[in-house]
Amino acid sequence: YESFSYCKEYTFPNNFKFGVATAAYQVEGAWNTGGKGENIWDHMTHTNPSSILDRSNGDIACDSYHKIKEDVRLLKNLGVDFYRFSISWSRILPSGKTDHINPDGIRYYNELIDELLANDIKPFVTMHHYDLPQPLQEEEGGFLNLKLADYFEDYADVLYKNFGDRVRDWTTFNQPTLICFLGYSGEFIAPMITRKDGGYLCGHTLLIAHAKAYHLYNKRYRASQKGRIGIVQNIFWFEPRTNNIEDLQAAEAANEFNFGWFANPIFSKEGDYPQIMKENIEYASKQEALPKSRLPEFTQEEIELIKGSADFLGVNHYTTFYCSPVEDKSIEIGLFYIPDMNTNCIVDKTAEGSSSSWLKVKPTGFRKALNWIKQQYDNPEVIILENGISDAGNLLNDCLRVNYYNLYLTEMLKAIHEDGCNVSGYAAWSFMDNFEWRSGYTQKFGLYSVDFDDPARPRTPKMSAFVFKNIIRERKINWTYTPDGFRPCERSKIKE
Ligand SMILES: O=S(=O)(O)CCCN1CCN(CCO[C@@H]2O[C@H](CO)[C@@H](O)[C@H](O)[C@H]2O)CC1
Repeated sequence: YESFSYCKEYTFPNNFKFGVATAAYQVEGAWNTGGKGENIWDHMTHTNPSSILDRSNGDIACDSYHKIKEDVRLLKNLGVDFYRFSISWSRILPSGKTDHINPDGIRYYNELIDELLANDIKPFVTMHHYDLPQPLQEEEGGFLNLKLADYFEDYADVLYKNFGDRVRDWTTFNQPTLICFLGYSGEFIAPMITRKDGGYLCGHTLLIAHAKAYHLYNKRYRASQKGRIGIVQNIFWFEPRTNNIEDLQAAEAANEFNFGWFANPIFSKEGDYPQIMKENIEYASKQEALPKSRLPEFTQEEIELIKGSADFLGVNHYTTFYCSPVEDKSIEIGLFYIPDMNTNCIVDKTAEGSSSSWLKVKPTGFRKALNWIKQQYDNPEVIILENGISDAGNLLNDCLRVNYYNLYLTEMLKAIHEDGCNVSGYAAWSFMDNFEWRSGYTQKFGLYSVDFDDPARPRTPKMSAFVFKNIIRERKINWTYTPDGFRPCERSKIKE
């Protein structure tokens, strides 16, 4: 796939849907308004402000909680078919449990959903996007505790009951690999627990929680609401650093541990965790003379419950990493260094990059990742629910982002038209600049710029907003398009 054949003009399939994406904690603000409960990001940013690069938090963020009409107007202007947002569990269930359903939470999301539908935009809802209610973490141990699967099922029931008559597109969890690997096995995101088995215990709970929410929908809601349930996995594409067999094996292990961890139990024919995960973790656990593997085991009944428990596969993609075996001490430890998967993956430092050290512009990785998914899981329906790039901010003439979208969408169109990948939709990350987790407001991913120094949080369209709007309207990539008032972009330095 190395060639960049721009000669062929690909258009988007007729029924292909476009959207933009955000997440509750990153845009809503109103962190304690209207009876909302505290979540783990409220707690972490308030009790440990130095955990955030600029010591900021999501107390106000983009203040989207107070800007429903304004934001839906901007979405309408972009011409999107759907808006992917997440619901704050703590705004609906302040304690995390159904002892108290917060009426203002129901009101807020009803208003947002109704305003979207009044403007012919489909709500595409993520139930959990990193923002677990703090009491569930503090009193129950968070996702380390299998009981969270029952609390999640109860939460999903409240969502289906209150919004399912108008919301037809649901995803349960956003990026379970990162929730678990970065939150429970590494100090990257809240709750910043570091246990060698933390990620695996978390993953076990999430898969059972997801399956419970899926089967609840089948039992009680699907017949009347006729919607669909998915899950969102982030695929960093992992390449071998060189073509020697050890690197090839390291890259394959990384793809299985990063993506297969949650995709295999749900989308593969055999179900259950990927074989390589079970073997590697069993071996590593034996090396440490542990009584049993750090990776929990599903019963046959659980394997059957989880297998096939999704109607589509939500995929987030940003960039590509290059992998070698852990033993190869010639390279520094990368962001993805998972001893159990015996691989160490780094970015290509020579590639065009962004303000996020982990994000390099490697478009062909997107096409390869989509082909790997097609081949691994028998070409499931894929909806891209995040893709985008950050810059240091306040860049209205954002050529890095314009080039990134043109390059990545071109590779996605090749995967669709040349490779037969079953991709039915695409959402850009992100609708607007927002709270970028531990990087605070130092990394901006938005098509719209947000002025966080202005209490009104004004939104200003960047050039990429006009380019994305034009792609939706023309249904093809137009490298020559330059919106009024902006300087033309030089084609990206990426070889063509
Ligand atoms: O910062 S550190 O280097 O110490 C640790 C890495 C933090 N990761 C980086 C990768 N990012 C990608 C997928 O995460 C997605 O991508 C977007 C951009 O990150 C987020 O805004 C979305 O919420 C998330 O769904 C998740 C957070």
